[in-house]
Amino acid sequence: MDLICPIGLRCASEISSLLSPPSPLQVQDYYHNLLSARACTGITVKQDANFGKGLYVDRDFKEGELILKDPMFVGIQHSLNKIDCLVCSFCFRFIGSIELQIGRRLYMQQLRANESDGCDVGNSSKHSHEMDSSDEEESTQECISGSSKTKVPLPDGVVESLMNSQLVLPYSKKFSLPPVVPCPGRCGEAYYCSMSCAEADWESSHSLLCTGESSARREALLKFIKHANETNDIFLLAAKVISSTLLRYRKLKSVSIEEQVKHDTSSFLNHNNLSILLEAWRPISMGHKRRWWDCIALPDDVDSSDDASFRLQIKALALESLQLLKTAIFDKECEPLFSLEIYGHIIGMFELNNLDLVVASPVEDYFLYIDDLTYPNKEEAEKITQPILDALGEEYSIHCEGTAFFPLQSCLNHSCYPNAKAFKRDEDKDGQATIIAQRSICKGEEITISYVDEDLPFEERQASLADYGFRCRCPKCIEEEP
Ligand SMILES: C[S@@+](CC[C@H](N)C(=O)[O-])C[C@H]1O[C@@H](n2cnc3c(N)ncnc32)[C@H](O)[C@@H]1O
Repeated sequence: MDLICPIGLRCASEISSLLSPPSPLQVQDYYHNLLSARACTGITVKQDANFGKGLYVDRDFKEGELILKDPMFVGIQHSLNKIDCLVCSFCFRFIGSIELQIGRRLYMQQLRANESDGCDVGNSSKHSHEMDSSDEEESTQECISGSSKTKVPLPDGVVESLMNSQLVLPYSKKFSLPPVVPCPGRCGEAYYCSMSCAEADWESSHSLLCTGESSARREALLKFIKHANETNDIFLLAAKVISSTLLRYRKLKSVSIEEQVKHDTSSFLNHNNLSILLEAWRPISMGHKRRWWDCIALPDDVDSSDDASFRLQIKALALESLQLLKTAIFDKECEPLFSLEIYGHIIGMFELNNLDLVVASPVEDYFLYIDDLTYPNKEEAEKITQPILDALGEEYSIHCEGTAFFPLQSCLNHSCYPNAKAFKRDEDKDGQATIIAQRSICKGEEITISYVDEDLPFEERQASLADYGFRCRCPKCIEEEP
């Protein structure tokens, strides 16, 4: 089977320009501007012949100190996780109220149980960073524990009262959350914590991906989304990358035309479509990437003799998804973005980078607070909260989980003796990546994190890192190499 993508043949030279690595000067300028725009001090991005880009400190950091907070460039909440957590579709902060979070989760679980009449852990994602085999086991067990054997249903009407704010839980006001702002396109899929997040998402990608009634693309988009939810929700993230690039392209192009008209000169005629597209693509050009079907790790249950056919299947799946996306949002001026080569590289970028999105649930904090109360307040509160805990079961609180592209975190190289870690503190309530010094770091040192469990023996660490497509050459590995 040969998978031909006609756009790939037609736009070969544009695609090669998009995929050629940015020059050192472009890299330096891009990160200098990014760090200045974020008023992020104390760190720089440098390139090295062995490891590519890396983040360095230009002042000393103490153990436990915050090194940086990195807002994502694009991100998605996993499809299955949407059942458990209602979060802002732009910044991924929990929204509504503690009552709404709990009521909605119980309601969705009940719906799911009724619909599937049994266990269906779904296959929304086979992406290696999203759900490894142990997670899948947990999910299955959660589903088993989701049966009426371990969860005690609430009396009729309680779930509705939680969802429509008629039932107010004791002390829940101490855990107030931002209000729920629906998508302006009324798709019923995206919700926000504020109008500014709604507008920012609309401008960055949602205006092209919204499935609201008034969207001309609705049917085609729904088909694309259904396919992604049934196969791999990483395609939704790739669609966001393409949409955001398209929208940036249109904005840059209109600025360029305005300039031409204003100055009435030909000096801007050099701004042809390709140079504008390259500019719009710049943030993505910075990410380390390879084709998805070349870099995805062979799953444990696939024999190495089936390697080639596995990779062909992955490529065919990507083509299927791309064709659905193309039907929905194709733009002739940005045709190269709709080639399989570009689509494969975007997904490969997520495969190769360490890009989990996690936001802790306020529901956990709420129940811990109740548990810490003293007599008689605790006993009073628990008369109401205990039945709710019994209905939620052991996994009473689930974090928001997804995948994202963090422009600075994705520059962090791995070390098996890292000096920093991605770690959310109590105050980190949104989807930004947070990097903390794990020990003191001296001015000039490279910041490194561990992509895997650094306490594993040498060979196991190398095997885990093979999933990220490289053999580790950190000082600890060089020393331990047999
Ligand atoms: C998330 S990226 C880190 C940023 C990357 N250096 C860049 O230029 O964009 C991960 C890639 O960096 C390289 N890398 C990171 N840590 C490494 C290490 N300890 N040994 C060898 N290569 C490493 C590998 O090519 C890996 O696939």
